[in-house]
Amino acid sequence: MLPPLLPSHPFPLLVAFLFFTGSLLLLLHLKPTQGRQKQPPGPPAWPVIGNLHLLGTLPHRSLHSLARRYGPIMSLRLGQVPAVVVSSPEAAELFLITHDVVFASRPKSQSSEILSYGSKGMIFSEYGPYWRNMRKLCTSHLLSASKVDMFLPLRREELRRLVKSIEKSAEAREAVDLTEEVGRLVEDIMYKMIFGSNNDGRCDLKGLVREALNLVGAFNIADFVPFLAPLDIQGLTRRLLKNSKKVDEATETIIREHEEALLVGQNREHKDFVHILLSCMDTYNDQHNSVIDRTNIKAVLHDITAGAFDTSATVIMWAFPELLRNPSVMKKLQLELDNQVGTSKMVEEADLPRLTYLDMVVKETMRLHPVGPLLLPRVCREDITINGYCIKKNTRIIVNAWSIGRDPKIWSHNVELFCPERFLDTNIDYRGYDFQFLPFGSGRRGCPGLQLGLITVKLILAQLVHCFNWKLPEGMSPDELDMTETFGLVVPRANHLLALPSYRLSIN
Ligand code: HEM
Repeated sequence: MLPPLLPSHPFPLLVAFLFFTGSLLLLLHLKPTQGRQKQPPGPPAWPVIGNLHLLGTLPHRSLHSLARRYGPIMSLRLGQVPAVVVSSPEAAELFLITHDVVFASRPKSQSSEILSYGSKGMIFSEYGPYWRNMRKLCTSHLLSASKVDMFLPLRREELRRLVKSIEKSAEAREAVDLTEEVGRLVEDIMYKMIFGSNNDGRCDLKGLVREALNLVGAFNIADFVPFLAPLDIQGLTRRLLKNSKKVDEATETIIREHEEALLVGQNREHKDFVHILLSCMDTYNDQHNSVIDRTNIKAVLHDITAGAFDTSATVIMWAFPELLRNPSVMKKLQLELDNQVGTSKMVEEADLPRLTYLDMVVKETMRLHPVGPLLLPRVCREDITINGYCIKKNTRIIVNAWSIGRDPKIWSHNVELFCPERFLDTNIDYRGYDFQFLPFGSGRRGCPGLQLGLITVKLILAQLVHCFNWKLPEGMSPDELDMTETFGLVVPRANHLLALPSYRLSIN
């Protein structure tokens, strides 16, 4: 029996041998490749919705909890959109600086396409020569240190007006709605700086801008499940189109008025942003010979307004309740102001560089309550491998600055405590060079309004704390202060803060 079988035996044996070694070689060969192709870990995704159901109403908090389980570089699928969430300083450095150029674009969204004339502004435009041009225009003509200084008298005048009105409330022993007052003050300052006159009763551009900001901040299913976009289930597309038409008409009216004023030779002492941009129109050339036209101007105006309106007020309105909950910090800050400014004088912008404790209070506020806890989304421009994980082109990148600000490895175990002293004797800067602290983002897409935003926050906070003592309305203890957040383009406190002022300076 054996001999007849013999001739046939070597063949299957050879096949088996070849199959075995072949598979081994393939495995050995594939292993490193698979390593390179490895996706970052993340929760399993459902069909259609992916991981959207895991985001909850406060996504920065949900993503923080998920990152504890899956790690600082985590994969998600938001509807049909692949995403990577970054939640440690080391990982943030890799994405925002080491490979900055790969992640320097923003994802397209329906709201930015509609409201920014096809992403023609700066915030949501794709990385490339157009964005560079717009960014250069904004940083050198609108947001440079000299331009920020130019509007100092406007900030001083508007803030003095608010102090006067709070003095009246103090005399009448009335509580002040700080959220309302600070919000209106910042809005007025920014509006006048951008559009000039505040007389917008005829077109209510402020109201329209506010609605536009709400629409941009809303979760839009069309951005994540594109095949549902034509159904407009949430009615957002209709509202966006209606709002953008009205905003466009109102902006046109304001631009026309500026042009007419220029024609009849009315030269304003302090130019606003519309004036400055009009003077750049048709003349602004760079190495790409691009010219700024009317649509570019409108898109930039809308983007700057979006960046300027809510951000500074939100920081101030997180700092205030923290100061009320921590009376010793409030006392220390008032003591610094008394020593550095004096009780017979109001705070001036020139005082700000000497106010080092104020700086620590602002930093600690931004660590615990970053205005943009997830910064602004970036998008991956090409396939790349980071830390052994393959990240595909068009993946959305979300940096969880809120989570990084609560990392106990960096900030010790009292991360939830409001403790400005943790910034004492550190070189931690606002500009995003220190990846444990990213209130203005980092890298080439970092915030260009940093200087204006910081001056606005520090000046208003210092003035209100210097001019008044603050108490919570009758019967309310600081521990009862509601610190609930509400998620949107920025993350403010959900409820208004009311407090009783008493005047504390020795001047009227
Ligand atoms: C305290 C106030 C402010 C805070 C905390 C803040 C925060 C931020 C953050 C976190 C980003 C995203 C950065 C990134 O992706 O890395 C950003 C971008 C931006 N901010 Fe601000 N911002 C503030 C004030 C302002 C002001 C006053 C303006 C304009 C007048 C402004 C205009 C912008 C613009 C245009 C961008 C987009 C930049 C780009 O994509 O190239 N911001 N800001």
